[in-house]
Amino acid sequence: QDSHAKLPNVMILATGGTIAGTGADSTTTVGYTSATVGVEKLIAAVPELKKVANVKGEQVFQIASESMTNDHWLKLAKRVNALLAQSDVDGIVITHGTDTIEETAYFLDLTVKSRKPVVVVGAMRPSTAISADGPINLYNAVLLAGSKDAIGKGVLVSLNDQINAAREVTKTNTSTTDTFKSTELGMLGYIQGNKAYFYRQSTRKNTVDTEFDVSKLDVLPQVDIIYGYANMTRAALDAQVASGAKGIIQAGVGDGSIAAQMKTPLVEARKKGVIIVRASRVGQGIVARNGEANDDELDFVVADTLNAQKARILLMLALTKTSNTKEIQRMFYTY
Ligand SMILES: NC(=O)CC[C@H](N)C(=O)O
Repeated sequence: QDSHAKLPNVMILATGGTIAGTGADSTTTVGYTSATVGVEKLIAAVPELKKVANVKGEQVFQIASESMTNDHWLKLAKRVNALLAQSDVDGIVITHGTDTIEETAYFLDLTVKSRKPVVVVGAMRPSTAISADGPINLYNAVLLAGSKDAIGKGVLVSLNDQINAAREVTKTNTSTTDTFKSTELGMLGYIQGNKAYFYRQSTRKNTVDTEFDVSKLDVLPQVDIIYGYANMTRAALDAQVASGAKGIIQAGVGDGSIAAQMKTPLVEARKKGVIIVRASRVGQGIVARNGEANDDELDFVVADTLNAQKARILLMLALTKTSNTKEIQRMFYTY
């Protein structure tokens, strides 16, 4: 493939998902198989990519993203950092299943050590479907990763012509193509007419401005999530603590409230050294420190506006640096 001096060099790292999925026929939009099409075929399906970047592909994994693990994240972050350190790489696109795209994006947002654009992209319809969204999403992602305007914006998630920040974006619908939203905090911009338009930026630190470094890590601390509901029991919490959890995220009801019967088990877990973070199952809003629980007295941490799955990521990385709850709370107000 010729490389054009004026075009940016964008590396596509493929990990699987629906964007690389195939179905029985063109009307199969559920019940297809994820992660079957290789990166070279994904690139070949969108010849328009050549107009906006010199693209190269690398197949890093070939999985459905519900099977993403800490191990995959460490490998991916190290590969992204190695590539972005090269002067001949201007930006990276990661093709990914949509189920955990927000988690991988936030993990990279906290661990990539470069201001060069990193765009995580997926699709809701498999590559074989009528009006598959993969090709346009991939085209937009490559355009974005090669765009000067995307430099220093942190890790981005782009589908459906919209640009979202890794920290805020979440999957809001099981199956529609407009599923990714930053809810109340708002998207960063759009991609339209072969151009990325940015309107806002997160005030939270990311990439080169974080204190996290995974370059020498092979494993992350075990952090698990318990879900709040009426008539909640301590069974899941106790099992997680017994299995070695160093941190627990409570995706509590409302403002991260703690059910009466859960206070003693959580206090017992904390006394064993487990870090307790109060998040919310609601999906929007701040979990107020010393609001629904006396966090100062209980020595708990609040997740601020992070959803439980992202709070889990920040707590894992925080625990690689400290187990001091004041420090961990500072991190939840910083990232
Ligand atoms: N739309 C999708 O990408 C979902 C497919 C699959 N469950 C995954 O996340 O990889």
